Amino acid sequence: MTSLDSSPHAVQGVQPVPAGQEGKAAGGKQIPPAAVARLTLYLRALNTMLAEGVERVSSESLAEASGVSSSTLRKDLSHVGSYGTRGVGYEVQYLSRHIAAALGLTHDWKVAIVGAGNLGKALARYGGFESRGFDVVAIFDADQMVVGNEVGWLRVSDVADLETVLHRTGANMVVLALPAAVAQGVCDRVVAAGVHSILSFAPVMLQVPDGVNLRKVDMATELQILAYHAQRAQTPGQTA
Ligand SMILES: NC(=O)c1ccc[n+]([C@@H]2O[C@H](COP(=O)([O-])OP(=O)(O)OC[C@H]3O[C@@H](n4cnc5c(N)ncnc54)[C@H](O)[C@@H]3O)[C@@H](O)[C@H]2O)c1
Repeated sequence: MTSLDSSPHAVQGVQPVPAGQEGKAAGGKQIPPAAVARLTLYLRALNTMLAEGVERVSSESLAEASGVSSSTLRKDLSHVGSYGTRGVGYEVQYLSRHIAAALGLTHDWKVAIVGAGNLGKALARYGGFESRGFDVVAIFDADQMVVGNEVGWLRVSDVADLETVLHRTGANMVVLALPAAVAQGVCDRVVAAGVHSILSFAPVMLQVPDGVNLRKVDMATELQILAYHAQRAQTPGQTA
């Protein structure tokens, strides 16, 4: 095992993530998207272990808790410069911090939600984001019957003031929980206001310029994929 880390954690073979290299593999390469998704699973498992007072974990136990194979886990962790030591395993707190840094989760993420309907309100009221580094700082709507209403500890802002409130709150991520027909227009305003990380629930393909990270959540598509696998599993001679 080689490690450039001169900290006491070097025995775990975990190299620090240099500033500005978050989201990149060791050596500055991008981490493959599938590995990024799995890193979030490891982080969740590690944080559960931390809460339970577990200090060290073997790669086998962490893999099992995350629902992946040990070889996949070791390969994924090598992307963030982390190589477990046989017989020693990983220091849970340090590995958790290291993965969080690689994923950019040590940043101060401030999330604004546009659309204070069923979904937007549910997201704003959900208490689980803050503990994972996402602070919901604003929620907007266009309906004057909704503007000014309280949602959790926030008050709904008028979307007419979108740019002003985004700047004032320092929001650096926006969630679109809007009807499809208005999503592109709002998305354009968000981008023009300088927010380059957008998560959209709207059932429409949005166009964004280069340099803007857009993720789309589509539960209907996920359900369709699930239905496909369920149907294959029920068909004799097919494997899901
Ligand atoms: N991807 C998914 O898995 C998933 C799941 C549920 C809902 N959705 C989608 O999320 C969106 C919201 O769903 P919902 O159930 O909360 O709908 P909703 O009708 O309850 O809420 C939409 C809100 O957006 C507001 N709005 C409309 N135009 C606006 C604008 N220009 N600026 C700001 N606010 C505006 C409305 O006043 C309303 O309060 C819909 O597009 C829906 O199809 C996606």
